[in-house]
Amino acid sequence: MSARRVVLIGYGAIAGDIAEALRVAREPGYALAVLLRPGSSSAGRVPKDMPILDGSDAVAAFAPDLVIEAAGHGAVRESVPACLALGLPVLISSIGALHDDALYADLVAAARRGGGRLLLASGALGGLDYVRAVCHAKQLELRYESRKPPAAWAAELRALGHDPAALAVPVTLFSGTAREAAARYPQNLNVAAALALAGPGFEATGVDVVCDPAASGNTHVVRASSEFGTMSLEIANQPSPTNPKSSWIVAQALLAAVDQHFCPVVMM
Ligand SMILES: NC(=O)C1=CN([C@@H]2O[C@H](COP(=O)(O)OP(=O)(O)OC[C@H]3O[C@@H](n4cnc5c(N)ncnc54)[C@H](OP(=O)(O)O)[C@@H]3O)[C@@H](O)[C@H]2O)C=CC1
Ligand SMILES: O=C([O-])CC(=O)C(=O)O
Repeated sequence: MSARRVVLIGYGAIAGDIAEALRVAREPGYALAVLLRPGSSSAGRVPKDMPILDGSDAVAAFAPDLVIEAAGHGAVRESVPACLALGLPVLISSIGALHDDALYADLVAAARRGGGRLLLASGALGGLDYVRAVCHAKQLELRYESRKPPAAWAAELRALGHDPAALAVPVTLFSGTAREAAARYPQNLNVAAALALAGPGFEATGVDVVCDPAASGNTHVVRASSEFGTMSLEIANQPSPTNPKSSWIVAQALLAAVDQHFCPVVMM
């Protein structure tokens, strides 16, 4: 069997961890390339033996078996439609970009046209299987809370007049719908979008965003109730050592999705 060919979009905290793991994977192994935007400051971090691609023609020439986006909402808008139109499966982490209905429709249309497939990662969250199972419940109520330490919200806290290093009590940054949360916080609320898409949609998924100096990591709480029962889930993730906004586990979740993608046995 020949090596599996994977294109990573972006080369930051998450993509770097993925590349590190795939580069040492056992037979048949992985051949990796990285798609970056022109003039990207990340180019210097990409290992010398990994080609840097500059657009969809270069992606097509590399002929990947899978594309993985770990770059942000902009990359979903700029690069993912062309990959789908090329007929490629594209695993995205920046699911919050799909709060934009027009972009979502464009991605679906590109996938249908080209034969590609948009794969949504569970990322920092769990329990999406349960939420998918209850998504048609008549009495479904779904609420998500993100609670992260000040390091994850430094710029936002400063904009509100708080000193992140001196925050003594929790600050609720937002309460509202998953659509608004995903739009307002592109780097921190992708999991809210994943939950909304697994469940009752962007308007019917409630979200609270709290910055808490006592938070035990990047914590995520999901509560669902319906005629089928209740679910309560709490995850306390270690922040990524290189980006405190992102949980360290996200790359592992994407790697698990890569395994599923190439495995003849799939857990649904
Ligand atoms: N679903 C989930 O659970 C989670 C999803 N995420 C998503 O993953 C993204 C990446 O997270 P993380 O690795 O921590 O972020 P980093 O900031 O560490 O890295 C982002 C990388 O993406 C590149 N990039 C940014 N914009 C583009 C673009 N338009 N096209 C190509 N490359 C681009 C950056 O390069 P440059 O040097 O050019 O800026 C950089 O290499 C987040 O922005 C978020 O959307 C994050 C955490 C959890
Ligand atoms: O990594 C996390 O804890 C969640 C996150 O940033 C996101 O959903 O975008």
